Amino acid sequence: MQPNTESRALAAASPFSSDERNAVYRAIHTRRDVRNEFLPDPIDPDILARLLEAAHAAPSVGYMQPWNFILVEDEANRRAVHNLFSKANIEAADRLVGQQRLDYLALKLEGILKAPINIVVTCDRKRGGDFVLGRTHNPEMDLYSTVCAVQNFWLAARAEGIGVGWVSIYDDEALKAHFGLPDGVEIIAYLCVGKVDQLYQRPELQVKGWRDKIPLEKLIFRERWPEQSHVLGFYREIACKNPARG
Ligand SMILES: Cc1cc2c(cc1C)N(C[C@H](O)[C@H](O)[C@H](O)COP(=O)(O)O)c1[nH]c(=O)[nH]c(=O)c1N2
Repeated sequence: MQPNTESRALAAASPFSSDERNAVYRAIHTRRDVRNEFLPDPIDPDILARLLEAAHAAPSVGYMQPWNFILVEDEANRRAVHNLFSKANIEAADRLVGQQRLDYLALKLEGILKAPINIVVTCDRKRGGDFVLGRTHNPEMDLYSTVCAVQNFWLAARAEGIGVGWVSIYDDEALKAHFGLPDGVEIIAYLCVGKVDQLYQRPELQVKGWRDKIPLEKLIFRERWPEQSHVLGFYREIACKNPARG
């Protein structure tokens, strides 16, 4: 907190070179959720360490760093999680009827057994103690911080040729009990992680006709939420110039 230390701690914030920028945008736009494309090969421990360091570099409310990462490789352990997924997946399907139910059931929505490693990303809601800067009025900010860690992991994984699939189809209490989580620790993400040599060029759910991409210009408002929904041409030109947009 000393002013001198603070100025010495600063470094130049020059823009990246165009190659570096392109690499960042390439990771962002070609990152995919992976379900079925995992190769069985183990992940190089150095790569896994880099991915976890990337996750641990995420922003967090009041610098709380509320995350933990449970590495799950044991097949029996993954099979138990897969059973929880299967139960929840049928429950989800049973909320749909007719063709929509069949379309849902035709989707592959996890790679729990195919991926060589699964990672449970948790949020320890008590980590910061009684006062966490930035969280007083919005206590859920620790959960959002942990999501930032997941996204860092996912993008870094894309750059390393590692696929990541986020699975959220499970009974939360059952999964918490399975991993023995103490009170106050929540599961934020269950990730399937492994090498890939192919990825969908566009989101698989889009390719398979489950849901379309929403044009960016429909999502940008000016100054306030509009009373009537309307489309601004604000970013259309920029969006068209970016060939990475799917
Ligand atoms: C919080 C959360 C939870 C889930 C997901 C994502 C996120 C952010 N996604 C992946 C999701 O379907 C995917 O991100 C979108 O379809 C967009 O595709 P790409 O990620 O661009 O490939 C996901 N996918 C899946 O097959 N099973 C799942 O249970 C989930 N759960």
